Amino acid sequence: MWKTVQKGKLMDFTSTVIIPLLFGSLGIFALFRLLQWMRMRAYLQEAVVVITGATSGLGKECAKAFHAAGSKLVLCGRDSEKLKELVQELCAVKNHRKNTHEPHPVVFDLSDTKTVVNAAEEILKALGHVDILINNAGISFRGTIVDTGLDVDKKVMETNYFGPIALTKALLPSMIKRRQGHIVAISSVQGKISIPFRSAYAASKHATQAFFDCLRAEVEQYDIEVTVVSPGYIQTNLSLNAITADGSRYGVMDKTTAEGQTAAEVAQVVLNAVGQKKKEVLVAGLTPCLAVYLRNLCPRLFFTLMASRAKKERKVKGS
Ligand SMILES: NC(=O)C1=CN([C@@H]2O[C@H](COP(=O)(O)OP(=O)(O)OC[C@H]3O[C@@H](n4cnc5c(N)ncnc54)[C@H](OP(=O)(O)O)[C@@H]3O)[C@@H](O)[C@H]2O)C=CC1
Ligand SMILES: CCCCCCCCCCCCCCCC(=O)OCC(=O)COP(=O)(O)O
Repeated sequence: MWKTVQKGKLMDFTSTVIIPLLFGSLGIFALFRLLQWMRMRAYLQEAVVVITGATSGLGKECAKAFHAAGSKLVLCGRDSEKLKELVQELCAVKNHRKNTHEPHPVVFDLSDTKTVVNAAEEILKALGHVDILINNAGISFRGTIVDTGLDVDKKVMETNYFGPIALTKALLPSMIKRRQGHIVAISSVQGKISIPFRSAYAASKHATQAFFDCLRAEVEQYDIEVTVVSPGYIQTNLSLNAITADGSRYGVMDKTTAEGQTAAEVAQVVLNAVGQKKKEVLVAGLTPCLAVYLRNLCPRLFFTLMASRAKKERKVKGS
C-alpha cells in the first residue's frame, strides 16, 4: 500500500515536473542553436574572405565551405592555373538557397614577403576591404636537426610564419580603421607539442600560436577577432609536399596523413569556429589531445615518451 502511494507520487512528479522540464530545456537548446546558426549565417554571407593555400587540401575545402555559405572569396595560391580551375569549379556549383559570388584569384608566393605586401594591396584595391583572413597555406618538414641546413629551417619559417604574419600585418591597418575583421591561423597540434624529426615545422607552428595569441590580445580593443585552429592529421598532400633535411621533396604519403580526418570535415570545423568567433580550437583525435595535456601537466613523462619515439623511428629507418 505504502509502495503504491510512493509510486503514484513519483509518476505525478515525473509527468508534472520532469517531463515539462526536459521538453522545456530541449526547446531552449533548439532555439539557442537556431539563433546561433542564424547569427553565423549572417556573419559569413557577403563577407570578404581571403584564403591562402586555396589550391589544395584544407584550403580548397575551406574555399568550398565558405563559398557555399555565401562569402565573397579571394583565393590565394602560387599556381594560377590551379586557382582558375578552382574558380570554375566553385562557379559551377548551383546553390538555389544562397546568393554565391565568383571568387577572385590572387597569385603570390608566401615565402617571398615582398610579393605578399603587393598581394595585400591588390586584394584591398579589388575588394575594398577584408572581413576574414584565413592563413592556411603551409609546408611540413621531415628530418633530423643535425642534418638539416639552416636554409631549410628558414624556408619553412618563411612559408609558415613570416609569410602569414606579413599578410596579416599588411591587412591589419584597414581592419583597425573599420574596427572590424577576423584573422584565422591554421596552426597544428604541433603548435602545442613538438615531436621528433619535425623541428622546423613544429617551431613554425609554435611561433604561429604565440604570434596570434599576442595579436588577439592587442586587437580586441578594435573588435577584431582572432581564431587559432590546431588540427591533428588531415588527409591532404601535406606529407607528400613536405621538405627534407637537404631541401628535397619528401614525396611520401604517410600512413598518419592517409588515415587522418578528411579535409572537408576539418573545413566545416573551421567554418563553425569562425562563425561562432571562437578564440581557438583543437581538432584532433584522443591521443594527440591527451599528448597536449600531458605536455603541460607532466612534461617529464612527455619528454621521455618523445625520446623513446625518436629512438624507435631511428631504428625503423636504420639510421
Ligand atoms: N594535413 C595535415 O595533417 C595537417 C595540416 N595542417 C595545416 O593545414 C594547412 C594546409 O595544409 P594541407 O592542406 O594539409 O596541405 P597541402 O599540401 O594539401 O596544402 C598546402 C597549401 O599551401 C600552399 N603553399 C605551400 N607553400 C606555399 C607558398 N610558399 N606560397 C603560397 N602557398 C603555398 C600550397 O600551394 P601549392 O598547391 O602551390 O603547393 C597548398 O595550396 C597547413 O598550414 C598545415 O600545416 C595542420 C595540421 C595537420
Ligand atoms: C595519458 C596518455 C597520454 C598519451 C600521450 C602519449 C603521447 C603520444 C604521442 C602522440 C603524438 C601525436 C602527434 C600528433 C601530431 C599531429 O597531429 O600533427 C598534425 C600535423 O601538423 C601533421 O603534420 P606532419 O607533417 O607531421 O604529418
